[in-house]
Amino acid sequence: MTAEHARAEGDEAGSAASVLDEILAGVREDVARRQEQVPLERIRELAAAAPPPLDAYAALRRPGVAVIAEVKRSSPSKGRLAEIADPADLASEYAAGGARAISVLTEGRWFGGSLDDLAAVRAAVGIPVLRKDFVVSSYQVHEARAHGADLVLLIVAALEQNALVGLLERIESLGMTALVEVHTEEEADRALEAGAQVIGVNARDLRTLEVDRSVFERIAPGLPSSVVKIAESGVRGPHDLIRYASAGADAVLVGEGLVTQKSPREAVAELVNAGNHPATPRPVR
Ligand SMILES: O=P(O)(O)OC[C@@H](O)[C@@H](O)c1c[nH]c2ccccc12
Repeated sequence: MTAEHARAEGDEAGSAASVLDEILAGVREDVARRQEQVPLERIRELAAAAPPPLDAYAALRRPGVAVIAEVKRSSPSKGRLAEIADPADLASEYAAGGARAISVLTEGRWFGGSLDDLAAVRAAVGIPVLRKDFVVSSYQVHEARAHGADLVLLIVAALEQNALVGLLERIESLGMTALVEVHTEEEADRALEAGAQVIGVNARDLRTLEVDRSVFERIAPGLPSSVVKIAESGVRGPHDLIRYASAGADAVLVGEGLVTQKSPREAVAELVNAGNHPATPRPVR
């Protein structure tokens, strides 16, 4: 059963815990279990010993609309999306198609990902790699670095402001870039207040899983030009990329629209070509 079905059959609107709350509860359990196996001091050492991170901010600021291609097996809204036997191979195909960065879901229960996927992708490509997870503790930030991440997702809706600020500083102190995800104007204000340089506007509401592509158009114009603006979710093909670019997107983050394609490499290349086309609007800086 998918989360959407569970919710449809569940309590009346408002009384049930949101999907995000359910995911976060599982994530906290999983982090506690991993930390028993590999203590914080050890994961810190592994993070310090990893090859230095790549400059994701610079990569995403280069001309043309950047495509961040995601390794995504499952989602809470749709269940299984794709059998991805070899995440490293998929990431190599994405890179060959012109992806500017790779996003790797590392959450296991709902998205079918793992830190092994992250490490495998890191070893396979020479472009920035994002740890896409529900990061709520600095342990997870060190884990990300230890497995080769250059970027770490922070979801504003999942974090109190002081936790957001602390995790963002931790990410930057390890030389990585934080991708701070928002879904409302209030969350965007909190992201800016925390000092986010890279902001992702998720068209999907993580509490209800509904997708509304107009959210980016509402929020992006209020972000300063120094901030890298990423449109997340709902990109089915070049027309959605062009729509997001017209609203000021520096980059799009695409999962389902790529993993379900026969040739993920060609699907990325089509998006990249649309993003480089002279008629596609450029962000004004
Ligand atoms: O599969 P899509 O609609 O292209 O979406 C990709 C990405 O935006 C989505 O996976 C995502 C955005 N923010 C997240 C936070 C956690 C987990 C997943 C996500």
